[in-house]
Amino acid sequence: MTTSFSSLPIVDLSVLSSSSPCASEIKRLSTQLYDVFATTGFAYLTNAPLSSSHEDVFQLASDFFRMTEASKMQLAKKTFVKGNNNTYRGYFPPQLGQKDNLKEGFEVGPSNTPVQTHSRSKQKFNLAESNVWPEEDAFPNGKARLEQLHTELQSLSSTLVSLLAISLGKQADFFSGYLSNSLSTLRLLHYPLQPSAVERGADEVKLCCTPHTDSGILTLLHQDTTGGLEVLNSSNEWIPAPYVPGSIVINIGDLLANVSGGRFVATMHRVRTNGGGSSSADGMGRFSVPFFFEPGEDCIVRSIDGGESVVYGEHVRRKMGTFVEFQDMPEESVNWGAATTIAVEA
Ligand SMILES: O=C(O)CCC(=O)C(=O)O
Ligand SMILES: [Fe+2]
Repeated sequence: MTTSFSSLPIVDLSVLSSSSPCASEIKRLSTQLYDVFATTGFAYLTNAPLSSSHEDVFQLASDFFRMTEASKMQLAKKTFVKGNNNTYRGYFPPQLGQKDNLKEGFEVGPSNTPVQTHSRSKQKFNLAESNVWPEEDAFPNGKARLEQLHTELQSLSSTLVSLLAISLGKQADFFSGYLSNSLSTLRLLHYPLQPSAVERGADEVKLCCTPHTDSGILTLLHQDTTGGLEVLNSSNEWIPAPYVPGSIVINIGDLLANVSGGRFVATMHRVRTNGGGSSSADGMGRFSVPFFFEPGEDCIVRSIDGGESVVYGEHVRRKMGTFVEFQDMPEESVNWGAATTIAVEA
C-alpha cells in the first residue's frame, strides 16, 4: 500500500559516480531507496551515471519513429506481420482499435543474446531471441546508440538492486542471480498526438496508457517534457509526475514487491494525453523510453521471507497475455497502410 503522497521524492545518485564511495554514503542511499519503495514506489533519480543526455535519448526515439511506416513494419513482431520471425523483440505499431492505449514502440534486448534454453517450436514467444535492427542508413548509428544505452541502464539497475538488497538486510550480491542471461528490455515509445479536450468537445480524462503496475523488477524511465505521467496514491488521487530536468523516473514492478515480502510497493500509474508540458517531439505527441530490468528466463524468483517461487520466464509469459502489444490481431482489423506490402505469409 502506498502513502497519500502529493509529489514524488528526488533521489540524488551523485555518489555512484565517485570512484570510491564511502560505506556510510552507500548505506544512506540504500536507506533512501528503501523509504521510496516502502512509500511512493516511485521517485525521480538525478545525477544518474549515464553517458547519454536526455537530448541524446529523445533524439534516438525521434530518429526511430520518424522512419517510414514501411521501414518500421519490416521490424514488426510476428503478431503483426506473419512473415516476420521475431516474436518478442522489435516494433509494435499503434493499436488503432485501442481507445486509451494508442502507442507504437520498439523493443530491444541485450546485445549479447541470452542463452536459449527453451525450444522455439514449443513457445509462441521466444524471449531469448536476437534483436532486429533497421537498415543503418534509415537509422544512422541507431543500433550502437541503443546498445550503449541498454548496457548502461543494465549496469545502473544492477547497482540499484545491490542497494535494495542491502536495504533489505541482505548482502549486496543477494540478487546477483538476476543478472545471468538477463532479459532486460529497452523500449522506445511514441504516443501520437491526440485532439485536446476542447477539440474533442469533452472534458473527460483521455489516456494514452491505461492504469497498470509494471510486472517485473525495476523500471527506469526517461520521459520527455510533454507530461502526462500520473501515479496513484493511497487516497486514490492521481498525482502528476511531470518531467524534472535531468532526471529519470524509477519504479518497481509486482515481482520485486513480492520479493520484498510486501515491504515495497508496485504503484499504479497511467499516462494521460495532453499532459500540460511542451512536447519535445515537435508536434508528434509524447516520447518515453522505459527500461525494464529483468532476470533470465530460468531465474527462480522468491520472496526474501521464503515461500513459493516463480520461474521468471513463466511469469512473463503469463503477463504477456494481458498486454495489448502481444495480442493476436485478426488480419482484417489491421490497417497497415503502405506497410501491407511487406507482410509475407509464412
Ligand atoms: O510512457 C510513460 O511515461 C510510461 C510508460 C509505462 O508506464 C510503461 O511502459 O510501463
Ligand atoms: Fe509502466
